[in-house]
Amino acid sequence: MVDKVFKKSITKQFEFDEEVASVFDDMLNRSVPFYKEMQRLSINFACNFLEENDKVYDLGCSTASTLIELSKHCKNNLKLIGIDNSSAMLDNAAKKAGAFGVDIELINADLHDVTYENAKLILSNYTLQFIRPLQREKLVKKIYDSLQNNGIFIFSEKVISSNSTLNKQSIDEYYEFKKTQGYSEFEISQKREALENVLIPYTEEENKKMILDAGFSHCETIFKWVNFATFIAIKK
Ligand SMILES: C[S@@+](CC[C@H](N)C(=O)[O-])C[C@H]1O[C@@H](n2cnc3c(N)ncnc32)[C@H](O)[C@@H]1O
Ligand SMILES: O=C(O)C(=O)C[C@]1(C(=O)O)C=C[C@@H](O)C=C1
Repeated sequence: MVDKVFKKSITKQFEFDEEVASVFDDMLNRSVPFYKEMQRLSINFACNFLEENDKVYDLGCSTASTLIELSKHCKNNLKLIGIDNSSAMLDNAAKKAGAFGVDIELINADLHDVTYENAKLILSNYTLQFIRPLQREKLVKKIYDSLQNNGIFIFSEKVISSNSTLNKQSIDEYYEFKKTQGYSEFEISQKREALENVLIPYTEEENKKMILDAGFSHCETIFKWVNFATFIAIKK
């Protein structure tokens, strides 16, 4: 279904509710530049590390598209676990996983309340940005502690620039991208307002510092388009 959520005047902050969940795949494809390419790269990098029966968690799995694609592309059998606290997203995830015949354990919970056990790979695309900064550092530490040695964490985030001129240019460039995807200026400004204080982006450097502070031995950007970046972190 086509995303028309912000065609009308907003009455509340952005939420992953039923209305958003019903159009989410279209929203993500049209709102995150190179979303499919970022997903393809995350999966290819992940598959190089994964072995038979490895445990994979997707934090903020939404409609489970990444886990479904991962299971299609990796040659190994994997134990796939998707976590999200939006029931509407998980209902869609369950339907999609069933339609594609992919076995995914879907957990409806807050990311802070789940114990991640013996994970080889933890994925989290465009989710940490929705976690309050103090909680975010704690969650990343928990992610580090839950990974096996040689485990990896792949995550994507909207990022800001510490240079105000470049930051403004990046935002302008991003809004031009949204226009090419068919969003009107009204929809763009409504969503911007709804996301205020809900989506809190860090700079690329702040993200890497948070990862290294948690204990990871290495963190690298594997993909970046203006203000959207994908990182891979390795636990030694
Ligand atoms: C932008 S979406 C993630 C997109 C998804 N990773 C993908 O690539 O298709 C963020 C997701 O994180 C979930 N989320 C946000 N905060 C959460 C929390 N504290 N606990 C669990 N899920 C959360 C939302 O419900 C939403 O589905
Ligand atoms: O920042 C924006 O305006 C966006 O639309 C980006 C973004 C994201 O990065 O997650 C925000 C909310 C939706 O989950 C889809 C895309």
